[in-house]
Amino acid sequence: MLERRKPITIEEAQAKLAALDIPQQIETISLTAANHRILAVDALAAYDYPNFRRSGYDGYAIRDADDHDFPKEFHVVGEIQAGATFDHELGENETARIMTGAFVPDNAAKVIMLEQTRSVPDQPEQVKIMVSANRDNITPAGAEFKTGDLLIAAGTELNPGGLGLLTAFGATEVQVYRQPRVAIITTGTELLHPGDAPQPGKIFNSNGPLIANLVAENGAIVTETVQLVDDYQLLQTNLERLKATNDLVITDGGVSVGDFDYLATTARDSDQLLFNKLKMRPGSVTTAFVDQGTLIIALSGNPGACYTGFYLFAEPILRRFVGQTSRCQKVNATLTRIYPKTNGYDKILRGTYQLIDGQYQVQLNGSDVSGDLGNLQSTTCLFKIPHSHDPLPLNAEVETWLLPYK
Ligand SMILES: Nc1nc2c(c(=O)[nH]1)N[C@H]1C(S)=C(S)[C@@H](COP(=O)(O)OP(=O)(O)OC[C@H]3O[C@@H](n4cnc5c(N)ncnc54)[C@H](O)[C@@H]3O)O[C@H]1N2
Ligand code: MOO
Repeated sequence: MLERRKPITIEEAQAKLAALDIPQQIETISLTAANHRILAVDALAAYDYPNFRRSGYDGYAIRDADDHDFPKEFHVVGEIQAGATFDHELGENETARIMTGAFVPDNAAKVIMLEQTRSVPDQPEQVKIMVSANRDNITPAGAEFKTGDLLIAAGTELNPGGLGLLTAFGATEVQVYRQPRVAIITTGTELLHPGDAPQPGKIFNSNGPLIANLVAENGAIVTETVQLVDDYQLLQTNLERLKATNDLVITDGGVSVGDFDYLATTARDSDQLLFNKLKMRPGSVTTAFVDQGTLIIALSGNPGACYTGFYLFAEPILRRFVGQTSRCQKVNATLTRIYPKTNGYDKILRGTYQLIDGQYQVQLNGSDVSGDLGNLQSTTCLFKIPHSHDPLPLNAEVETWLLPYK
């Protein structure tokens, strides 16, 4: 018998997912593996930076007491390479040759740039300083950071610049949020494997890589991508196995009312069905349930619906595992082209947008057909045409989600 499903709105479905308890876990990893990971605790300066007075130029270090009556000859009492220290005091008219980045003698007040000096013929231990300098050319200890200063706030996505900064303080490890482990199950007897010969009635499993790449680029680990023929037992066996070792399982296809839509049955029999019908197109059959403590998001098999469902429901959850909110920026945009169709359900369209004079403008990007995938590469936003008997007027404001990475 045909099962009646209770449709809920997109917002209600998102709220049900948002109400789930998603545990954030912290792990310590090597700094070398931390690019794009989310910092879990504030990173603080372990000491003043720089932690010694540092020369900004190649030149000669002199005392304040000798900083007058140029040109004048100085006696060169040493050479300080970057990385070396210098532990004796400069005396009257004594100088030390110093390199950029090197430790400045404690009683030196200035570094005179090499260009302002001349060698003294036949006297290699003498140098003639022609003029003084306006600035001292010395970076004081603690100039950039004092011990305890905030380097990078918790919740920041680390990038090469940030990792350089942490390395400058001698860090080798960093505390980050653990990435969620996500398994993907695509279902359908019609699905071919890469390299198979095309056959009538069969299609290549494009949603497998689509979901895997979306999951990975949103900071999660794809542990496994499984492709199954429509077989109830096979689905159960794989789901059991993957639920046990993953934080989230994303399935694709088989959630509608067809004879082989086994995921629909599995969802109905689960510990907690969150939703299995949305007042939304495409992807009205998008489903979510919790079973044995693991969340399963069942996306529609239609590629357009699969893509939309991922961003509306899966992406925000993936971000929560690492203490973040969705990367999709929600804005109101002006509809620049009439969308003539009407629908009893809210319609989420794949679009493109421009920002003109501070106002977002949006339009349908090619197709609105849920089984079409030709526009996925060039889609930069999703936007909502609310359910209505009448088309929206031109320039109506529509709720829009700007997609990341575009
Ligand atoms: N009698 C009804 N039939 C359908 C209804 C309905 O309410 N009553 N809903 C329709 C809507 S709307 C949608 S959306 C689809 C959803 O179906 P499923 O999510 O169960 O997906 P499938 O039936 O398995 O496949 C739909 C479509 O997508 C293709 N597909 C499946 N997997 C992949 C993949 N990995 N890569 C690429 N393409 C895939 C599949 O071949 C089908 O063409 O149900 C409608 N039917
Ligand atoms: O809900 Mo479906 O994706 O419109 O064809």
